[in-house]
Amino acid sequence: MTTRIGVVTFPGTLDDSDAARAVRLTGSEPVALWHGNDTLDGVDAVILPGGFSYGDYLRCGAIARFSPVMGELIKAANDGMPVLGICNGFQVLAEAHLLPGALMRNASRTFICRDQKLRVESRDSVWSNAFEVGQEITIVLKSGEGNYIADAETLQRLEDNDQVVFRYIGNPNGSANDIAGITNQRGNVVGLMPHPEHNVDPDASPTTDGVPFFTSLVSYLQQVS
Ligand SMILES: NC(=O)CC[C@H](N)C(=O)O
Repeated sequence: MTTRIGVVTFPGTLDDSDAARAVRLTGSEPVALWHGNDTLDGVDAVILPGGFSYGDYLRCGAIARFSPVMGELIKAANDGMPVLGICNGFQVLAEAHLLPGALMRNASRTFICRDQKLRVESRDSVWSNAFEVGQEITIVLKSGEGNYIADAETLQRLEDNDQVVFRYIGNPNGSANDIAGITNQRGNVVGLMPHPEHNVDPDASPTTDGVPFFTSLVSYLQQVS
């Protein structure tokens, strides 16, 4: 059966259509989820896409985190549903405490938009099992608040538990330990600042290094079904 992946739209979300397109191009079915609805429509997994939810007021993701859809999403994620937060989606997951730490203004205080090299650090998550550890990939980074921070104890726990999934090669924004993406302890919730959904189509992007994110999910769901 085709994997159904929900893509949430908040007011100010920008990358929901690219996320839905990436889901379709990689063989799954995208399901549009509206932030104001308190249902996940029976989907197998959810993507929180990038953008500027609620105009980035207060802090990026701080208002979106209280949207009705988030109540259901938090419950489902705690029950093991796969969730991928991309950029603003990562910020929402951090604000919702589904992932530890926070995203601050880039050290340069400027918005960064570029192709970014990353190293895959862990295959031990629902969204990264199709990569090899140590593999170098290039996907788009475009954010003003991508500077990952956590207290020393949390950083140590992330390192000890293999929860750092992607690290920047050439730290662009001041992130602690060069962290670009992390997972929760169970491995079902992943957040990262760069954008895999923009790197799936060889006609539209210089790499297709975003594809394994989506195929990782499909093979995980096949294994557990
Ligand atoms: N591309 C995005 O999702 C941007 C996220 C957020 N608005 C920031 O600038 O950091």
